[in-house]
Formats: sequence, C-alpha cells, structure tokens
Amino acid sequence: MRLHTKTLVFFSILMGSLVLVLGAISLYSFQRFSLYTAERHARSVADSVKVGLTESMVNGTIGKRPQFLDRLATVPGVESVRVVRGPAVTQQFGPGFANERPADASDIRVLTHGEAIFNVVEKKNGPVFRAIIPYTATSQGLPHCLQCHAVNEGTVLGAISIDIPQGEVKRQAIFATAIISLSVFLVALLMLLALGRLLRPLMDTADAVSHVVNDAVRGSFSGRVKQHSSDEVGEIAGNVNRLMEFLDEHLTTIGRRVGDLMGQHQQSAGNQLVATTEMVESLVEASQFKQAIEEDQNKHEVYMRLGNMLSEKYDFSLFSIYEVASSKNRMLPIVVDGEMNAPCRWCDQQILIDAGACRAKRTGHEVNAVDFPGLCTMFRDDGKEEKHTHICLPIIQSGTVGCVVQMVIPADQAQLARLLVPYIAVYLRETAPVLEGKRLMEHLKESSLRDAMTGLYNRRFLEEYVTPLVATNQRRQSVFSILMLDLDYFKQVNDTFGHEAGDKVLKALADILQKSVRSSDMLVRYGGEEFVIVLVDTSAEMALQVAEKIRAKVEETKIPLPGTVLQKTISIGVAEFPTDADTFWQVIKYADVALYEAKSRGRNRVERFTPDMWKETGESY
Ligand SMILES: Nc1nc2c(ncn2[C@@H]2O[C@H](COP(=O)(O)OP(=O)(O)OP(=O)(O)O)[C@@H](O)[C@H]2O)c(=O)[nH]1
Repeated sequence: MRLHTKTLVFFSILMGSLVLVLGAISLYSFQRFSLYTAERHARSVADSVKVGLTESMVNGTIGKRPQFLDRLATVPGVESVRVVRGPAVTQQFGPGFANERPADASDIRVLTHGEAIFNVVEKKNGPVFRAIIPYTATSQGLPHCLQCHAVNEGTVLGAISIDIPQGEVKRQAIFATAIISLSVFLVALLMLLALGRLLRPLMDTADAVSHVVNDAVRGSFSGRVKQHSSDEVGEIAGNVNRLMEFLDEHLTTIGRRVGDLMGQHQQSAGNQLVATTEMVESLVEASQFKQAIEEDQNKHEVYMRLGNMLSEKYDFSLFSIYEVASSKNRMLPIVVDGEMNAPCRWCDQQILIDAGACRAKRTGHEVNAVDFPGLCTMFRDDGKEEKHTHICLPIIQSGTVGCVVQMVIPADQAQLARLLVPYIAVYLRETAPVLEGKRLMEHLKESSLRDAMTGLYNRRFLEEYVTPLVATNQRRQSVFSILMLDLDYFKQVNDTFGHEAGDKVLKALADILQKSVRSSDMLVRYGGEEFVIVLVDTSAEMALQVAEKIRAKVEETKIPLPGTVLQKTISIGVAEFPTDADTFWQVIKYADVALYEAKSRGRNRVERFTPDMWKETGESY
C-alpha cells in the first residue's frame, strides 16, 4: 500500500475512533448530568412536599393533600408526586388514601430502610426518572414532626415518590451528541483533506524520484524531479536533480573518454552505464592481459596467449594470427584455430608469398566482411557444411602492420561477433607495443648472437647454447660431435689480395658450410677464420664423413675474386661428446687439438681426436 493511502487510512481510522469515543463520552456525560439534575430536582420537590404536608398538619388542612400534590404535579419537569404512608403513621392515623399505600417493593424497601431509591424506568411515553425519598421524624424546627406524630425521632414516617420525565432530556442529549459528533467528523474530514493536500507534493516528489532513479539504473541520467515547494520535500527534489546533473555530466565524460580509449562511441540505445562499465572492465582486463604478455618469454608465447584470449574469452574457435615478415613481404601463419604454427587455412596461399595481397595488411584498417561481404578476395571458407564470414584486425607496430588477427565466424553468429570487435581491438592495441618490444628484443638478441659478415652464430651464442645443448643430450643419452675448421694459409689471401678478398673467401666458406649440414646442426664462426660445427645426434664416425665432405667441397670450390679465381683448402679436427670428454669445452679443446694435428700433418685434412694427440700437444694449451 502506498504511503499516501496508508496515511489517509490511518488518519481515517483515527478520526473515526475519535468521533465514536467523543460521541460515547458525550452521551455518558449527558446521562450523568441529567440523572444528577433529576435527583436534585426530585429532592427539591420532596422537600417542598414535606414542608407543605407539615404546614397542612399544623393548619388542619391535611385532608386536602391530594389537591396539593396534584398541583405540585403540574410543576414543569414533574410528572407525578405521590406520598406513601409509613407503618407508624398508618398505625396512628389509619391507612389514608388508597394511593398512599406502598405500591411496590421499592416503596416498601424505602419505608423499611429509610434510604432513598433513584432509578430510571421505561414507560409508554418514554423514560422516567423515579425517585422514592423517605421522610423521617425530626424534632428540629417549628412546627416539627414529633408535635403530631407519636413516634421516636428518626422513625420513617413515609416516602415521597416523584416521577420526572426523561424523554425530552434524552432527545436533547442525543441531539447534542449528534451535533458534537458531526462537528468532530467534519473537522476530521477537513483535516484529512488538508493532510491529503499536504502529502500530495511529497507523493508526487517520491513518484518522480522513483522514476528518475529507475531511469538512472537503466543508464539514462537526463530525468529531473519537479520541485513543488521550497520546504524539505523541495530540497529532496533539488538534491536529486543536482545528483543527476553531476552523474549525467561526469558519467557522460567517463563514457566518452572510455569510448575514446576503446575506439568506440557509445550508441544512444541501451544502458550507457552498463556499457561504460563493460568497457572499463574490458580495459582493465586488457591492461592485465598486457601485464601478463609483457612477462612472457617471447613473442610466440604472446601469440599463444592472444589465441587463448580469442578462444576462451570470446569463444572464437576459428581464427588465424598472421605475422608480417616485412623484410620478406609475406604473411606467416603463427596460430591457426588455436594451433601453433599450423598451415594457412582461411586465406588464399597467395598472402604467404605476397603480404600486400592481404587487405588488412595493405590498408592497415579493419576488414569487416560481416557488414561488407566479399570485401577481401583472399578469404577462403574452409568450413565443410557451415557458411563462414570473417573480420580481420591489423595490429599496428611502429606505424606499419606487424600482425593480422583474423576471426572466422559462422554466418549465423556474425552480428553478435561484430559487437565484440571493439573489445578485441583493445586487446590488440595493448598487445601491439609488447609484440613490437619482443620482436625488437629477439632481433637484437639474434643479431648479438650472430656474426654480421657471414650470418653464422658467433662464439657468444655457443656460450649461451652450451647448457641446454648438453642438458638435452644427457636427457636423451645421445652423442654429438664437434668439428673445428680452419682455412689453410688464409693469411696469404689477405696479404696477396687484400682484406676484402679475405672476407669474400670467409663468406664463401660460410656458404659451403651452411649447405653441408642439417638445419638442426649448429654453425659458429668461432674466431677469425676458425669455425665450429656442432653436429647433434652424430657420432665421431659420421662426423668424419661430414667433415670429409666439407673438406672436399671447399677444395673444389672456385672463389671468384677481381682479376682471379681462388681455390682454398681447409683443415678439420673432430671430437665427440661425451665420449672424448664429459665437458663441452674440453671436447672443443680436443677438436682444436685434432685440428692442430691436421695442420701439422700437412693441412687439407680431417683428423679425429685421439688421446695421444693431447699428450703431445697438451702442454702448448
Ligand atoms: N679478411 C679477413 N681476415 C681475417 C679475418 N679474421 C682473421 N683474419 C685473418 O686470418 C689470418 C689467420 O692467419 P693465421 O692464423 O696465421 O693462419 P693461416 O695463415 O690461415 O695459416 P694456417 O692456419 O696455419 O694454415 C690472419 O691474417 C687474420 O688477419 C676476417 O674477418 N677477415
């Protein structure tokens, strides 16, 4: 029940009760008052009767008492007056008139006990107040009773019965009570009306506040409460309006700013507050995501996390993450449908050799095939039965497209997925600098671990690589071999043809070496014209064959130099881990010893390390 109704019902009950109580009290008071005045009246009449009868006795006109009593009965407010003769008087003067004998038990009781009786009896013409008042013998005054009555003082001589009509008094009392009740009722009614009017602004304000607050909960803060007065109710309206203006202004600003951060401008439909909260949550999550990927070890972990975000948070099971290899102008599929380094599945293979064929890469803009079907001709729907569409988002790194994230969406979920794009874009924006940083770091690390001239790994790389290499080898209980290579008489090249020619020879050798070993083997430019090759999972026996192949290849290679063609030879030492020594650097040393042996034995040779070589040459190390 509303407060307005509740208040009015409460006050109606209160006022109704008041009217009833007041009416009842009035009736009771009137009754008491009328009985009191009737009694007083009866006692006056009784006193008059006593005086009249005494006078009649003295004057000898007692026989005319009926006329006296009849005259008395004509006095206004008296219906009848009767004298009842007591036993003592009857005994002395006889029974008297017929109507002077006790008429009922009340008369007898009064005569017996000498105590007055007052009561109201209902008669045909209405209620009557009946008073039976005894009169007793007394010696006081002159004349007095004992002058005529032969009785003792205090004897009940008789009683005076007086009937006083109450009908009119009752009517007047009811009328007065009705007037009072009606007046109170009218006043109560007026008070209720006034209360209703007083409550109206409060109720209107409460209703308006309720509407405004409901609108605010639905995200609209434009509602205002009408100010009906300048009292507390008006103040409530004013305060609510101020609060709404404050919220409107600040939440709109927050929404706009957050929208700017999200690259999304709020639509007018929908709950702006909920939309803003969702955007803020998304920004916070994206920021947490950024923190997580910053701590990732390499960019592949970042790509994987990005893929997990797409599949776990946004329920995309079909998607591709491409990295743009800008130096080679091609796209590399990194994560496809949650799988690392899977083949390209949702685009024409063309993009793998020409990154410019990818529209997102070429334009640096979102490619939204949901709104513009067929926008990118490179998309290939690999779905077997279901139809798919796609949205591609570029990740801009240092002003160019570094990656492209492609979301492949079943056609019936396309509209829903489209709404997620701004949220995913936030993640991608956060990811971009992290990926860029990781890419740079990897590039830096790579370049610090490579020899700039030959492109082979350098000695530093070998130092870093030793621990995981040995650990893996021990875990697999395998062996690997080390070739230590050195060009023969290389100094002569520099001396005869110059340093540039020497560099050219070194590059040619690096090229031969790269082509002679497996990609899992490791090529290191160990010193000036000294190279190390780690042949994984290869025994010394096999390594000797590889070394021999390299030696022969070098020997037969003609290196063109300005004005001449050069042919060089190479010496190679071979050692095996852990057969020759159980530490990596010791095996390197033994390979070097074997190389020394090859040089000693005339160069252009391959020598396998044997312990006796160490004994012979060990001193010089
Ligand atoms: N052009 C060029 N020469 C280099 C480079 N690094 C080292 N050298 C030269 O390689 C030569 C090595 O000569 P030596 O150590 O005397 O050996 P060698 O002449 O090859 O003779 P043996 O090894 O005993 O057959 C030196 O002249 C170095 O200056 C380089 O990066 N470029």
